[in-house]
Amino acid sequence: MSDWITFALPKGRIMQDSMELFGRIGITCPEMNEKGTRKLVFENPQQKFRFMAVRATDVPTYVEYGCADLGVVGKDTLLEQGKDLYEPLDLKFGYCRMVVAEPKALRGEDDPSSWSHIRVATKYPNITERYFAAKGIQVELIKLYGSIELAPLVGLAERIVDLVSTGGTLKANNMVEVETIAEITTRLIVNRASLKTKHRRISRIIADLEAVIADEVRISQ
Ligand SMILES: Nc1ncnc2c1ncn2[C@@H]1O[C@H](COP(=O)(O)OP(=O)(O)OP(=O)(O)O)[C@@H](O)[C@H]1O
Ligand SMILES: O=P(O)(O)OC[C@H]1O[C@H](OP(=O)(O)OP(=O)(O)O)[C@H](O)[C@@H]1O
Repeated sequence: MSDWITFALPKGRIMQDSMELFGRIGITCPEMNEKGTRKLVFENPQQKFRFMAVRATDVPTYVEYGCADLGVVGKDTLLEQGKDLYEPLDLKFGYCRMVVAEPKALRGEDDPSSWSHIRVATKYPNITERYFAAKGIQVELIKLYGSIELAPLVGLAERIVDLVSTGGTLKANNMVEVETIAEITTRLIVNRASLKTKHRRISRIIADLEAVIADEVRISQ
């Protein structure tokens, strides 16, 4: 059986922080530093680590099917997809919030406690549906794949559910937060079979990451 460890990493904003964190526990991949490469799989043969660059929303799928032993992914994606994965660690980066937002102009006279039926545009239909169902609010969902803040500007939906970090996108589009649904950070996920078959290497990685993250939290306090 292969004793290589394969990681599924999201191509986007999480990639650099992930590799910096792995670098701190001695896991590196010089091949990934090649400028302008279109490669999707990178290897460190000395350390027997393989890294796959995939869409953020696809990370759980590669790990669930065992194509990757480990993955790095936002809690938003895990909450949305609800897959059966082991999630041993909060990596404590990629901080953002999932919020309900609406145009500033609507906010003035709007009272969220009086909502009974609303239309919401979002990349996260499952989270949105669960959130409003728990409040007894009927929601008409419009699934989008990006530029969510555009929806209220053009009358597609009055409200959105989306991620906010700096708040710059909401502000630039004259929108305000109404409610916070969840605090989001990046998580380490593990394929359940790999956890058994490659237990020694994987538990070492988890323990080393845990120690480095605990140190960082201590220093920042
Ligand atoms: N301001 C932010 N906006 C969106 N995601 C953020 C933000 N800050 C941190 N994140 C985290 O980064 C993760 C990856 O975001 P990224 O934009 O790279 O991928 P994506 O475009 O959402 O996914 P995909 O490429 O699959 O469509 C998110 O799932 C979230 O956990
Ligand atoms: O609070 P801020 O720091 O402005 O970040 C929030 C914005 O960033 C994300 O969009 P992203 O850049 O991923 O674009 P997309 O949703 O259009 O793909 C998110 O969907 C918000 O639009």
